[in-house]
Amino acid sequence: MNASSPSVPPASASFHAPGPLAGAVRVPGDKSISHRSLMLSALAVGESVVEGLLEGEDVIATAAAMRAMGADIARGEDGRWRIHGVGVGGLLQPREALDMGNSGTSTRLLLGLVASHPITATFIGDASLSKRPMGRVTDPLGLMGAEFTASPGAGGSQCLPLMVRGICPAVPIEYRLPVASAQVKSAILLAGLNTPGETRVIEPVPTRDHSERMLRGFGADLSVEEDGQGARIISIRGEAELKPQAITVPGDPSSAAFPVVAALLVPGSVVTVENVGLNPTRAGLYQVLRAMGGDIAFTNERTVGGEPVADLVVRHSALSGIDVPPDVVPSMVDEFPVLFVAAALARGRTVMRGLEELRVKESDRIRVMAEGLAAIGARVEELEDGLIVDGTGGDPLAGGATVAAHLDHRIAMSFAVAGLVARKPVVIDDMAPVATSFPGFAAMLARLGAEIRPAQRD
Ligand SMILES: O=C(O)C1=C[C@@H](OP(=O)(O)O)[C@@H](O)[C@H](O)C1
Ligand SMILES: C=C(OP(=O)(O)O)C(=O)O
Repeated sequence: MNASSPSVPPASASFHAPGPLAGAVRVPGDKSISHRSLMLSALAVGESVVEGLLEGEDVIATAAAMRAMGADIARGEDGRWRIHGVGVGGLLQPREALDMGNSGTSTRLLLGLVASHPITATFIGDASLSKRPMGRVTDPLGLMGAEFTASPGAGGSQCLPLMVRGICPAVPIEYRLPVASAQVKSAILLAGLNTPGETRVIEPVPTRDHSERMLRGFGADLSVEEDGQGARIISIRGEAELKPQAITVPGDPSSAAFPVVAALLVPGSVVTVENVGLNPTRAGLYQVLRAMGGDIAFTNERTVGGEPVADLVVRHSALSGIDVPPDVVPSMVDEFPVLFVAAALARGRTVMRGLEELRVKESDRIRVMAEGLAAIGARVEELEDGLIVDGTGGDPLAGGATVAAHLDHRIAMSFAVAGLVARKPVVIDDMAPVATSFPGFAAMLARLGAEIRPAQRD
């Protein structure tokens, strides 16, 4: 570690591996589960306690919004969060606009919650979030009776700032998801919580199921059926009373992806990443890396907070390119940027398709990764729905370029990993977005033996 403290990485920096990475680390709590823990606790009657909450900016935005709508949320000195909820139907009118920062999950899920309450709220966010499409949630929530005034975005999409006027009682709907999105599914289920009758979501392609698991855990009347053709039909009966819970949040597999890929790529590395959530709807990356020849052992398998968890022991491996099956995409949708980096070092070609959704994340992750990887010497071909990468067979990348993070934490962290296996520095122009999901990222890599160098300024 040079000049600056690892816990506060410089705004612009490059990451280096002077030798093998070694040691055992933990990653912060799962972001999806952390958001839902706060939202559902804020709707329960009584005190919920959450341990292992991700204290990243996205989750803090959710906490602030739930406070603004009446919940009492406090972090104890023991690191546990205590939440006193207002009860389903009890959300209060926020006095000011709800600032969602960079967080798509906070925005879309909270739009669902507000939609079936008799309150009006305005949602605002940063430059990245303000470009992301909200029509995917305002369409179904509009069918339930909520009204929206959105800002116009590219191609006629509905964007932030956005005002929602909720309605109570809302109208239950049956809705078939046009995109594979856990955020859209969750927004409708959360609106359904305070809607009389049964609200149904049909999901042709399964996506992360934390909302279903947690809603049930809090006592909601929710059932899941299969339709025989692979679709899941999720039904929630509204006007439930949620019971407060004690929740332990497992480590985030999307954050663990970075030390895991780093260990696979840096020669001689042996790294343990402890306490990683391995819900099957989230764990696609680990299957894919193993299929590429990655030596990843799952040890100490157990259940934490109702989710499967293991410690991952990862050894440097010679990876081979594969065709990644498109049906695995929803179970690793946030992990593609770092998989692109792994593919850039593999032997042969890796083909990744079915990734259209990556274009509407915090940045256009296909375009931004293709440009950055090409700038540091990787051979990539951008497709409308994916990326083809011809890897080096384990040789380091050239490096020697500055890449732009575009307000996207996963882009910044992916290029940090790429820098560990490049001959010349890979400078990331802005590491600040990492604080949205992984505030201790630089410190974690430093503990494993990486060096973080502040970028030279002219
Ligand atoms: O529901 C969630 O917690 C999330 C769902 C995914 O988004 P989509 O539903 O838009 O795919 C994912 O990319 C995001 O990081 C978190
Ligand atoms: C897409 C992501 O998050 P969100 O949609 O919540 O901004 C992510 O964390 O990669």
